[in-house]
Amino acid sequence: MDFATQPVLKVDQATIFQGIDPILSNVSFSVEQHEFVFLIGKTGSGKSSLLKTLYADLPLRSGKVEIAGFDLNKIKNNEVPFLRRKLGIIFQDFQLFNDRSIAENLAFVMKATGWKDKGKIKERMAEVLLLVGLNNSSSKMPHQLSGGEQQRVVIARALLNEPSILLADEPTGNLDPDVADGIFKLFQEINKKGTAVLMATHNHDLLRKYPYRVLKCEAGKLLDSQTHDVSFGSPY
Ligand SMILES: Nc1ncnc2c1ncn2[C@@H]1O[C@H](COP(=O)(O)OP(=O)(O)OP(=O)(O)O)[C@@H](O)[C@H]1O
Repeated sequence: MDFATQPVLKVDQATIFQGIDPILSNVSFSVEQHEFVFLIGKTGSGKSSLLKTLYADLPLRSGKVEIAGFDLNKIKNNEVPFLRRKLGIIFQDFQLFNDRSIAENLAFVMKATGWKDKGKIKERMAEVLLLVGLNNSSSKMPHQLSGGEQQRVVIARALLNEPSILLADEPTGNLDPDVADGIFKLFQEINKKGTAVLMATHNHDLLRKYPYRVLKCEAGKLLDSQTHDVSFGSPY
């Protein structure tokens, strides 16, 4: 089998639930390696629920999902941390430890995900901070950074374990437009280096500006711009 041509994410006839309520049904789509995909839909339409199912925060009860080499139908609780190492997960609230420096924030994740060698930890940390343009900030505390810089740290943190796909839930939601644009460009750079990106967003200017594929949650279904005429006129 040629793994280089396997999609990084494959969803087949899945139903996305919140508790006992089905939120999206008949969800089927694939994301190829290197692909950039927007996930849109009105507030409450199911974007976060879909992403949460993909990183095994919500159980998959019906249908099939394979992501980053894991089969979510078969995954055991103790395997979920290994799945999440292969995914870069990014939210709009930055979720950094405010009482630890940037280096300590990153080291915390690295130690929790099995990194032991101090030299390698330092080296990888420097690499990801350079990638996000924050190579001089490792000793700073989160409150000494702007919102956009804090989001860059979160992206650096998500890249530590070289994920095959980034799952981003409104990553630019709390940032002013210029800063949001910079963060978006960073996602594009990461994507050009070979990481797939699935990004939930309400920012329809981005959709107009960048003609990536669009998945839209609408009326309990997921529409795909590859097979449907997906409109994104109204942001909400
Ligand atoms: N923890 C929860 N428990 C029960 N129902 C929930 C929970 N979280 C979300 N829901 C419900 O699931 C549905 C989908 O919500 P979800 O958060 O996935 O939408 P969304 O498209 O991400 O919205 P937004 O754009 O506002 O973030 C909504 O009806 C919401 O009320």
